[in-house]
Amino acid sequence: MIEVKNLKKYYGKNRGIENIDFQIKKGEVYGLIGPNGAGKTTTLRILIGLLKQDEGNIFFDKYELPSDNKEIKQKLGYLPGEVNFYGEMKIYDFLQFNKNFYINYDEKYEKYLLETLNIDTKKKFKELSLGNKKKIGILQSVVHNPDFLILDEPTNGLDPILQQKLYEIIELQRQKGSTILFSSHILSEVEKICDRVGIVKEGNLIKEFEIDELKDYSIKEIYLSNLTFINDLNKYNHKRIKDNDYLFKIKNKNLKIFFGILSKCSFDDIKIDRPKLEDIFIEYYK
Ligand SMILES: Nc1ncnc2c1ncn2[C@@H]1O[C@H](COP(=O)(O)OP(=O)(O)OP(=O)(O)O)[C@@H](O)[C@H]1O
Repeated sequence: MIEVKNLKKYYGKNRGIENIDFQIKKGEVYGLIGPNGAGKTTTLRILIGLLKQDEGNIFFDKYELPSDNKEIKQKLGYLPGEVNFYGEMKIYDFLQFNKNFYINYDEKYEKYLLETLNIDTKKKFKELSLGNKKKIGILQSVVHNPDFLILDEPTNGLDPILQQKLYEIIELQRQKGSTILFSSHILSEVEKICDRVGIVKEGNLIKEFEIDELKDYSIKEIYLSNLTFINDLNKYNHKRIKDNDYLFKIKNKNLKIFFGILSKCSFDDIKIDRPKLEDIFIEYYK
């Protein structure tokens, strides 16, 4: 369990975060989403002990930050937005070095990750491409089977195959019982791997959603071409695209009545789009 209560952090006079509050259960994947500058990275950096909060409490199970930093570090995995280790070190040497930090270092899992991620251990870190650096970061963040896994924009710079592998590793960690927190802009990935999301805006956590609830909450976009528009349709959110072509945005709960009205109209064609998460989030970002 990760519990964050009324977290506040200022950089001098600049607002980092104002009030961030959430709880993540064991085995749950929680996504922090928000526009640039909202305060996601600040929140994650406080949680990994890199920054100290001005106010608020953080608990990792029975341990509290910052006082139990040492105990928490053993149980924590972190993948930063930009992975940077010692440039001159060969990956093989880096893995030996990293092993020394963790009581629960899992050599079998290391082997699995090296194979799955196709990592060349003979290269120096500075010789790797961005995506290959990230692979080392992914391995390093999970190889000690952390109880808590924190990922900052994890798929940034990854090709689709590697993204898929990362999703599989996150799923594996979830099955092992890790509590997982990550930040993201990519709503399709949030939808795919999160159980819950928190929306951060201007330093505040303004809304939480269960992913399933979010889907119910969504609207359908309905395009109708050559529609004979009748008055009853006026009360629904609509836009005239051109001539007699219309786009309606209908909440799921109103669909039945809407189609009832539509049955009295004539039209040439209908297209119904899946709800777009972007539209929902943009409402909150505004
Ligand atoms: N070292 C710093 N000194 C001063 N202000 C900072 C510093 N780091 C972050 N900030 C400010 O804190 C606020 C939150 O930034 P943060 O990087 O946490 O946002 P974010 O949601 O992670 O955005 P992004 O997705 O762009 O990384 C921003 O207004 C930013 O300008």
